[in-house]
Amino acid sequence: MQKFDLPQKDPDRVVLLQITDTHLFADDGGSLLGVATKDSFHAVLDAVEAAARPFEAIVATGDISQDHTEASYQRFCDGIARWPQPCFWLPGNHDYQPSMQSVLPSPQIKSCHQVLAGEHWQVILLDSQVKGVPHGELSDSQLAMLEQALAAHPQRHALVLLHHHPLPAGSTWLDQHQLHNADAFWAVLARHPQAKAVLCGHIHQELDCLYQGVRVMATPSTCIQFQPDSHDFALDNNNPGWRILELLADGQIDTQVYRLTGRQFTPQFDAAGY
Ligand SMILES: Nc1ncnc2c1ncn2[C@@H]1O[C@@H]2COP(=O)(O)O[C@H]2[C@H]1O
Ligand SMILES: [Fe+2]
Repeated sequence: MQKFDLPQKDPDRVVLLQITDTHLFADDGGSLLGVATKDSFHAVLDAVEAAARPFEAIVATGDISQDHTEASYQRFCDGIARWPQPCFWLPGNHDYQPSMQSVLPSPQIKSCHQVLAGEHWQVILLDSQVKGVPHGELSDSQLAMLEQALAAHPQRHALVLLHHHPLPAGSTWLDQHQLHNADAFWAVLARHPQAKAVLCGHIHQELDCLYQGVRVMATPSTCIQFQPDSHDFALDNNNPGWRILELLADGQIDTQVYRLTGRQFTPQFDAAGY
């Protein structure tokens, strides 16, 4: 298991910036249902910078690329290089891992599985990708890695990151693409009460709920948004966004979702999918 030690600046908290579902292209003008994903990604980065909230690391929870190219991953690296903080990333269903790895080693991006974050937390990063399909699944080796990481640090609160949502989010069309072996995932977490929270991408909307005593959060994409509680594919008119998480010493998490303001990125609302 690849590990990383993230030093804590503030004794009371470790702060993370989550960026998810950037869906970048090699092409400068590449767009997803009418949204130029490079422009919306950069608008989010500019807004994060303008908000000037300090953070210790960036976490990127998959669907970095939409076109599988090395250049799209390079675009992501170039975007976040305005900050010196490390970035931990994991793959989503749209990612192509050989291209993702082409930018490594990188001074900033780490594809490690376990981050010991300050004194009180560990962050565990899982790969739930099943090649060629939108739904997720955790292999036996990913489940074993999760078990091992939790067992190794029972005194640390744990935040688990994966791309796919491990419980239904409320939209029929999207929930067919959730983590399929969620029961196996929840069974591991149930054995380790220090597992406090799960953070994912994939659903292109905000979610914050409790499941089996574990907080489950999802975060807006930096490009298009999906409408909550929809039977069929439908886009939402919310703006692109991001999330800040403060991991507190007592195991609580203070978190906020932020979105761009104004009306810069309007998708094709009549689209039936992509
Ligand atoms: N109309 C649709 N019905 C079902 N799935 C879809 C539809 N359109 C897109 N998808 C897939 O559902 C996925 C959900 O978010 P992704 O960004 O992973 O990419 C999406 C596509 O792979
Ligand atoms: Fe996505």
